[in-house]
Amino acid sequence: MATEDRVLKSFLAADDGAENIKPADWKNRKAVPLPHQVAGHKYGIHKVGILQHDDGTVLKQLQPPPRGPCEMQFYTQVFAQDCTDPHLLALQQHLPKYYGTWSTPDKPNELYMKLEDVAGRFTCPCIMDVKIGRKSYDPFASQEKQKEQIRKYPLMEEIGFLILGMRVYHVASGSYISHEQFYGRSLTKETLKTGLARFFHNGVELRKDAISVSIHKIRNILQWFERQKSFHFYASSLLFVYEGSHHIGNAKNENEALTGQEYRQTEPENKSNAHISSSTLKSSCGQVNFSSILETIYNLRKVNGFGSHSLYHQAIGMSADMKAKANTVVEGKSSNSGKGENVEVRMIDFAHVFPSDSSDDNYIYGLRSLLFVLEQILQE
Ligand SMILES: Nc1ncnc2c1ncn2[C@@H]1O[C@H](COP(=O)(O)OP(=O)(O)OP(=O)(O)O)[C@@H](O)[C@H]1O
Ligand SMILES: O=P(O)(O)O[C@@H]1[C@H](O)[C@H](O)[C@@H](OP(=O)(O)O)[C@H](OP(=O)(O)O)[C@H]1O
Repeated sequence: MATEDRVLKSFLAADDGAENIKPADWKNRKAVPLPHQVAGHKYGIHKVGILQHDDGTVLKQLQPPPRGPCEMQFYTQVFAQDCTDPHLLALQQHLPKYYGTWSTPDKPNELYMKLEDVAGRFTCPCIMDVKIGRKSYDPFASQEKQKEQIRKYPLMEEIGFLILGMRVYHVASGSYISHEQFYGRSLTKETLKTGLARFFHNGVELRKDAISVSIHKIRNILQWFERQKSFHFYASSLLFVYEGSHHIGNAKNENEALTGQEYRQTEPENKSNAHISSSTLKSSCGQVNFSSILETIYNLRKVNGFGSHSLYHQAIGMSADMKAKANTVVEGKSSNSGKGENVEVRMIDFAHVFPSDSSDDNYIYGLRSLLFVLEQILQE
């Protein structure tokens, strides 16, 4: 049985004991495990996971408290209809749209957040999830959790970001190459640039157009962070998507591309992660007030400052130096080709967002460092 089928079957079995549902019946279901998920908790492996509703939206199940309620509170606040806070209004464009909560009639307490599918409008979406920041644990994490997160990627402190997963459409073979979390963790300062560049290489050429637009979008996010002091984001990600079917010359045809077999490259470690193949499943508040929980957390915590670091300074300096050059490329591309529409960079995963009264240096460091590496890739 293909992995996709196994994951679906295990999801359905956990859901209603329907072990004997035939694959043909699955498409009649309202929601199935998100076919193009590249990282995070997955159905069939973890207790919670991400689904795709048959209207094309993404359903993210609330994680156990405090994570799930924290994330829902954040989305609710940013997308509140009566929101007048200019920072929050400006933030909306950088997040998937939030459509409130969702649940099934038989399990009304099992809440999902209904979100825009950032990859939904793409034909052959190339997707990458990058965790941002030097610390991938929040100030309330236990010693054990801190150690575990540091153990997974000790370089995070210096590099400031971590590739959690990606899939890239290769035009010549008409298939997706995927990398799971061990790929990002295997990257060192020496191999980081090549490792990140892989996301933008379609097997035939480096998609500099997609890199340019991504840089432009990250700069806009950075600008937002430089202006706000209300939140600190830990273990949050940027989700990158670009259209892989651009220059699809060598692929046999688009339909084949959509259903193309997916390959996985050898990973340094091989854990039992689900590998979900590409799918043709494409599309087209309830309110719980957790502010008081967050306020309590806020009052209890005292966020430590983040020390300076060589890469940080290097990144700031280089980023400024390269800004003029890269700007030219971005503006040149987007002004006449409209390729910005074929690229998305959105912030996701807000299970560890905290109110604050200082700038989020942890996240800003990560963004600058990521920009620095992307600018280097573009210059070469
Ligand atoms: N709005 C979205 N549109 C498209 N894909 C999404 C969206 N939200 C999440 N995903 C997919 O699901 C993956 C995991 O998302 P997310 O980080 O929110 O989950 P998580 O389980 O909280 O992750 P983690 O285990 O790292 O905390 C992403 O890498 C992406 O592939
Ligand atoms: O990449 P992996 O190996 O799957 O590691 C997980 C990843 O770092 C998640 O971001 C983290 O959830 P949070 O970001 O919410 O902390 C999770 O913590 P958990 O084990 O405590 O769920 C880790 O296990």
